[in-house]
This record gives sequence, structure tokens and C-alpha cells, in this order.
Amino acid sequence: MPKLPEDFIKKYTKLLGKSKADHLFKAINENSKNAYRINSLKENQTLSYDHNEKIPLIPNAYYGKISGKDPEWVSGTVYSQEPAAMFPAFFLEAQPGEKILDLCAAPGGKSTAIGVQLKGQGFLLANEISLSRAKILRENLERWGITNALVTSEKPEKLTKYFSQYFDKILVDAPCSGEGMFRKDPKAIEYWSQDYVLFCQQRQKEILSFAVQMLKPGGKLIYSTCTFSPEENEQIVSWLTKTFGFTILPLKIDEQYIDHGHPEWSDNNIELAKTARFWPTANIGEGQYVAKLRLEGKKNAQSSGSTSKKSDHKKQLKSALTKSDMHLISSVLDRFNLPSAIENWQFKCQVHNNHVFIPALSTNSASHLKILSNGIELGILKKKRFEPGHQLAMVLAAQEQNRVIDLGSSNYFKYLHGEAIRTDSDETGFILVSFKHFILGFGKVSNHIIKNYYPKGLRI
Ligand SMILES: C[S@@+](CC[C@H](N)C(=O)[O-])C[C@H]1O[C@@H](n2cnc3c(N)ncnc32)[C@H](O)[C@@H]1O
Repeated sequence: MPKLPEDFIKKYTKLLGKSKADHLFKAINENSKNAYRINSLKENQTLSYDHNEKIPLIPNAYYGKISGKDPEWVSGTVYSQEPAAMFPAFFLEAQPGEKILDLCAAPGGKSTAIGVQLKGQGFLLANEISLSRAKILRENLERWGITNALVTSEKPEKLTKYFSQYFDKILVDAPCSGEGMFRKDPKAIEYWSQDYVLFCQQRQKEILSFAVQMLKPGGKLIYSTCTFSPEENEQIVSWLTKTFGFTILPLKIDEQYIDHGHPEWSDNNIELAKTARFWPTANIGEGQYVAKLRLEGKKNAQSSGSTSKKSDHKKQLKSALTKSDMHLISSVLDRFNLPSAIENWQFKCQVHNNHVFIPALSTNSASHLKILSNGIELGILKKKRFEPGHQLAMVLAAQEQNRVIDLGSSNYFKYLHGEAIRTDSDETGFILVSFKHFILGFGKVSNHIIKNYYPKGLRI
């Protein structure tokens, strides 16, 4: 662990007093905490982890280390997440049917949680400015079987042109100076300087000023960072209230684990005490700050949310499938138990470059956005056949399935490597492949050989 910068030590000794600050510096030198969330969208599964120690308040979340090679992870049944980082999505409280924007979303810890809260109803726009990180975001949402998300890689500014006053709730989990991650990611210590804190504050204001334009009047904003600095936390919230007329909403703060925001570190607005601070000294996990705000202004017909086309995107949909396409797709889909998100797929599908998908948002409304995925990709139409896509397998896992071949441990890694696998099964055609009953992806059986359909980009 690199030494803490002198200016950092001086700053927090002044803010917290010597005794609390020393306690913080000591905690920063201790081990970070590992945790994971369980995906309630997947069929009930028996996990191989002993989930004894629950994360306070967060549903289906436990302390413990998991590996990206575990079938639980590969099947999207669990997600490894820093425990304090689970709170922004928890406080967001997305309700099925709402339109939610996660503006700084990669790698997807909070988007996967929001997707679960929506239960497939409503709309999630998960955006990440960095394309390489957005690809990981897409993979994580796919693995989790989220059916109603649009994944984009755009600057916040560009999104405002499409989603003016569109969202019920927006999460801005902002890029920050990362002081709360010092013990998990010691590189953050090397980046740290007071100038960097101020640079981050400026960037946060820019991102937020675009986010505000996309929030409906009366809509809610969750603002979170993983840093301690008041400049990026209470001072940003004060700026939001004064500049845009936000009201600060109370968060469920259990003082055993969570500290209140500090009005004295900003403009002494006592309402700031309703915001939440997580310190590594309080034993939940790493550092985190969360504020929940409501944009004042009455909801009215105009602000009921519209994309730039100003029409209901669902109504614009036409089935772009020919009869023979439908026949090819049916020949695969009819063999599986379809969850409600896929029922009546004939009336909901769109086709783009032979990719067949049930969109979360009409591509007509968003044609100039850099889209990585839109809703559920069912698969690809090839010459005289339909090849189901990996996302379909991950979505089918929400339902009990009969056409499943369970692998033994030696074949599990062969499947993840992309190898063909011998089977005793007499099935033919597309089947789901599982290990310890966790669904991993598709295979196609012919002559007792399972041809591997695990995507090349995910292979290990
Ligand atoms: C704290 S991380 C988000 C973590 C994510 N919410 C999660 O829970 O997995 C902040 C993200 O903001 C992105 N970012 C950086 N600069 C940005 C900008 N100017 N506008 C929007 N996002 C930005 C970063 O690439 C990074 O992925």
C-alpha cells in the first residue's frame, strides 16, 4: 500500500479531528471487504457459497469472495460488488414500469441491480462513455438476463437530445477522485491531489447539468461517489439544490453503519444531513457517498416523457419478419419454455442486419446513438436457419427448462474454452448447457456431440 499523501492526511485531520482521522487512516491500511449479490431473476438455484453474513438492508447480498470462473458467476446468478457500492441502487428504489437512466453505468454493478428491481417492466437506459467499458456493461446485463435495457456508449450531452425530460429516475454514479477505494485500488492513491479533486468536481457538475435535462419534473436523482471529499459530495449537492431547485430527500440511515452528510463541510444547509456517507471505519465496506434528490416542478402531460420523435415508441413497431423467418425462429423457440418477456415475440421483434431482437426502445427513436444492445437479442437469421443468441439463453434461465444438458466438472471448462463436447444424450438440435444446474449458454447436438455456442468473446 503506497503512503497516503501528506495533503490528504492534513485535509482529513482538519475535517475529522485527529482521533477520527487516525482511525480512518488505519482502516485504509486494512483489507477491503468482498461481497456479492444474488440475481432473483434466475430460477432458484443452490449456490455453493455459504451465505452467512448478510449485507445490512440490501436484499440478496452477502459478504464473501466469488470467482469469475464459478458457474454461479458465468450463469449470471451472482455479481461481485463492493458492499457500500450496493447502496446507490438500493436507495434509487426503481419500481416496475418506470423509466430509469444509469448515466455512468460500467461495469454494471448498479445497472444489474436496477434491472432486477424493474422486473422486466419499464425501461433502463444503461450508458457508459467509454466504449471498452460499455462492452463489459453489455456483457454483465446480458449475463443477468435483463430484458428491458438499452445499452449505449455516449457522452451525456448527446443523450439529452433524445431523452429530454424523459426519465422518472436517474442515477449518476459519478467518476470521482476515488478516495473511498484507496485500500481496494491503491493506484487511486497515486492519482490523488487536491487539484484532481477539484477537476473531478468540475466534471461532476458538467455530467449532472446534462442529467438534469433528462429528468422529468418531479423525478428523482440519485447522486453517488466513492470518495470522501466534501467538494465532490455535500458541495455538489448544495450546488444542485441552488442551481436547479432540487429538494434533498431523506435516506434510510442506520447510524450503526452509515454516517449522515456533513452540512458544515458545505453551506451549512441542515438538509445535507439527510444524505449518506459510508466510511471504511464503520465496517460495511469501502467509502461511498449517496444523495437522493427530487426535481421540483409539477408533472404534466408534456413532461410525461418523450424521446425526440415525440411519439410512443412501442406504437411505431412493425413486425419486420417474413413468414419464413418466423418459421425458422419458431423451430428453435418452440422447444423452450418462454418467459413472459419473450411471449408473443412474433409481434414484438425487429430485425437489424439479420439480428432478431425484441427492442427495449424503438431503433427509430434512437437511430443515431451508439447502441451496444437493445432489449433481448433472440439470435441471428442465417441462410435457411436461425441461430439463437447467448442473451436468449441467459433470459431462458428465468424459467425452468427441459432441454438442458448438465456437464460434469471436466467438461465445464471445455465448454468455457469453446470446445465441442461428447454427450450420451439422444437430443438433437439446440439445447441449453448447464453445470451444477446453472445455465451457461447454448449448444447444438448432433450425433452425440455438443457443438459449442458459448460466445467467442466470453471464452476463457
Ligand atoms: C464510478 S464509475 C461507475 C460504476 C458503475 N456505476 C457500477 O456500479 O458498476 C464511473 C463511470 O463514469 C464514466 N465516466 C467518466 N467520465 C465521464 C463523463 N464525462 N461522462 C459520463 N461518464 C463518465 C467512467 O468511465 C466510469 O465507468
